[in-house]
Amino acid sequence: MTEHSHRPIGVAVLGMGNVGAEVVRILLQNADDLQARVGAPIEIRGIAVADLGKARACATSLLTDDPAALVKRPDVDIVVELIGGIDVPRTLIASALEHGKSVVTANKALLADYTGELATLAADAKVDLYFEASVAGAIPVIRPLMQSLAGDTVQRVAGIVNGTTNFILSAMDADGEDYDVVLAEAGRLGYAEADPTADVEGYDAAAKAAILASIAFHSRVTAGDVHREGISSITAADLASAATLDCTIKLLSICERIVDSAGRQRISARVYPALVPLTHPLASVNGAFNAVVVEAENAGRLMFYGQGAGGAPTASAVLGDLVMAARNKVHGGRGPLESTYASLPIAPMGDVNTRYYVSMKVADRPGVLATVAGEFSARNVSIATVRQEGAEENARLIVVTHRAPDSALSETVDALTELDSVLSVSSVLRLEGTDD
Ligand SMILES: NC(=O)C1=CN([C@@H]2O[C@H](COP(=O)(O)OP(=O)(O)OC[C@H]3O[C@@H](n4cnc5c(N)ncnc54)[C@H](O)[C@@H]3O)[C@@H](O)[C@H]2O)C=CC1
Ligand SMILES: N[C@@H](CC=O)C(=O)O
Ligand code: NA
Repeated sequence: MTEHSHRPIGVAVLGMGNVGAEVVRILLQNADDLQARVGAPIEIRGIAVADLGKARACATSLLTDDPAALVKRPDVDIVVELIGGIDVPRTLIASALEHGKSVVTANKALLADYTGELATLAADAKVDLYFEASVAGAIPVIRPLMQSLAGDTVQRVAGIVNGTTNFILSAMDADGEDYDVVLAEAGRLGYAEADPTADVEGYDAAAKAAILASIAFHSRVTAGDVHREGISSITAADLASAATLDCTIKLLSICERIVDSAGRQRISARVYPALVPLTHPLASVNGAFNAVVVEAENAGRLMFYGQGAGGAPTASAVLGDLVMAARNKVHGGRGPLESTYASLPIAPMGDVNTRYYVSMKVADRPGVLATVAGEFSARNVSIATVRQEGAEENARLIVVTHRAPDSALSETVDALTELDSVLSVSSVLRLEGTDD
């Protein structure tokens, strides 16, 4: 070693699927540039895989089916976890941290519930735990929130953070594609989770909301704190109705600091499909692209946009973290610790002010509109627009409200379903991205 050279930094990669294979490819292809950026060569010590017999684009001598042994090896400095799931990676990451390895992971499902436990282990061992790839794939959003905005007060982080559902909704909207066909395509392209229920039922977006809210509001928010609704009930008819209102439908993750009349601060973290006006920047985020809008007291509004899913984009974020962790091994220093000092409580969904779009089949007779409107006004919900479509057995009423507590809105919908003059409530969606 010359005076300025440093010993190689040993890396263990766990999992060689969509993301892991791309991480290994970039590590091998860009070795010289990465060495120059880190100040030491990055050497892959081993790659843990589930199937040793499968052909891979790397030396077979690197492969192992014993990740537990790999993460403890003395020549491993950094462990990159890309297996997914919870129990297996939780044990492996804990072991890696306890053995003094820094960890990089893309595993939002794990982090949403166990950041506290893992961050404590990392702090005790004085190593890094980085997870930029866990939210919005390639888009830098964790580091801007944790570092660039560390001196500001974040009020809101909201956007589209699941590529699979955005890919599905965009295709259904643009081409009238069938839901199941597009979901299968999202799996083939490497966007969907191993179990795509996590995507379509909003679990993945909720995990990401928990991570974002924890960081933005210096509190510990877990997946169970996030109100969650998925997109599996969204139909082509919903998208067509949205279009008549000059809107589209997006699965949004919204994390907000809300202040009640007593000045008490709470966190709202929620995921649901919502109508978004076509004029809103999120409406034109299509395919597997994601976008996150951050509102901070002094910075104002910031928007982050890019590829939110897929092997190579996600690997880009993993490599960014890997270089940071490797630089810290070479030059000293550590990434930011978990910050939960504010410990803000979670506000129930019913307390959050939202706007509703309600589409219902009604009896075509005098007085129906007044009866329907009465249910809204009985709960102090102000109606913004009402439209009647069709006649006789095809008569439909479409009501869009102003903002009101979500509990009042959902109680109104329950009451509407009980009315004789309302034959069925065919669709209820929230409306976001408007000021009123
Ligand atoms: N695919 C994407 O666009 C993104 C994925 N992520 C996250 O990255 C992680 C990996 O995702 P993908 O690569 O898409 O998943 P994947 O399912 O394609 O890859 C996981 C790999 O781990 C292997 N594996 C399973 N058990 C193992 C074990 N015990 N030891 C070693 N290998 C094992 C599987 O055989 C598979 O090849 C997940 O946590 C996912 O949520 C995060 C952002 C984007
Ligand atoms: N399944 C996820 C992958 C990235 O986090 C998604 O579709 O966004
Ligand atoms: Na990211």
